[in-house]
Amino acid sequence: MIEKYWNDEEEWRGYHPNACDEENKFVDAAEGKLLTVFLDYDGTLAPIVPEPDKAFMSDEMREAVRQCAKRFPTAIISGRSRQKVSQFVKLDELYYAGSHGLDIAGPKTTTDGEPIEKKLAHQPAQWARDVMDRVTKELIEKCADIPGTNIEHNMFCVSAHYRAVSEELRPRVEAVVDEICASEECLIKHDGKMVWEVRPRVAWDKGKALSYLRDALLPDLSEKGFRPEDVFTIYIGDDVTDEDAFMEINEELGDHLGVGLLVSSSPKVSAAKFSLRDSGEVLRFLTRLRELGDAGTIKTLP
Ligand SMILES: O=P(O)(O)OC[C@H]1O[C@H](O[C@H]2O[C@H](CO)[C@@H](O)[C@H](O)[C@H]2O)[C@H](O)[C@@H](O)[C@@H]1O
Repeated sequence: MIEKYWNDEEEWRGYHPNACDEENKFVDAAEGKLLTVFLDYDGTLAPIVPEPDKAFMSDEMREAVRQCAKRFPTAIISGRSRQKVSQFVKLDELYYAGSHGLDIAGPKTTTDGEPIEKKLAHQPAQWARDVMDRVTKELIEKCADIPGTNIEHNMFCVSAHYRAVSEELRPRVEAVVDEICASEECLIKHDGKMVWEVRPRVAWDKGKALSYLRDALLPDLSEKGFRPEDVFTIYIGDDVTDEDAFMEINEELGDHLGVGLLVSSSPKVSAAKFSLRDSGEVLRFLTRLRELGDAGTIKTLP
């Protein structure tokens, strides 16, 4: 485990410069390259709210993402099911990876709204569909007497939310999740913001999904004249599961080909090179990307 490595917030921001306040540092890294933009949903495009079904994204944010996708290949990578996150985002021109990357699909349309025939699709844990149905049923039954628990079926992952559960009852939710994960070797427990998650035990995460999508994009970008070294990948996310994507960028690409941006209002151990305070700053940053693209500072799709 990585230890805390800062004394105060200012020192932390020295390690993770704010990409809005210190835009020049971001521009130094990305200048002259085409971006590929990967975005988490909850806590990044939409603020965290008590009820998962009400985590709506603002129209302003939707427009910023739409404008981003016109200029740079853009994907959403979320812990939600792909269907649910695409219903929140409502943009058919994006790539989506739901269930923490276990359910990937290419855009339904071009950025001009033309239908796309050749569809990209990848589900590395397809065997787990029925298992996750069973896990959902079991979690609902076993948590029925724990007031406030909310079980969310995310296709290849099941979330047991405990945000609305009283503090003294929260260990019971975790015990149910532990019991289920212990009963089948193919299952593994993960955590998130006030949520325990049951996932299939596979060597796949948001980082692997990012690499899969980046590799899938490169041939098309090559046809448009962009070599792999002309492409700069960014991933913006706020949660522990987003760290896999930050690490993938650090390990597979390196600072000259990509960076992670952590959304956090307070210092946190993170593999992200940059930071943004909240979804309001994510909006500001995406708007700046559009402006930097239009000014030619960073390259855009033809
Ligand atoms: O990868 P993400 O897109 O960030 O999804 C991660 C989880 O997000 C959702 O839960 C979180 O946000 C909720 C709405 O703000 C909040 O109520 C909850 O406490 C958070 O954990 C989503 O409901 C989960 O299924 C996702 O796995």
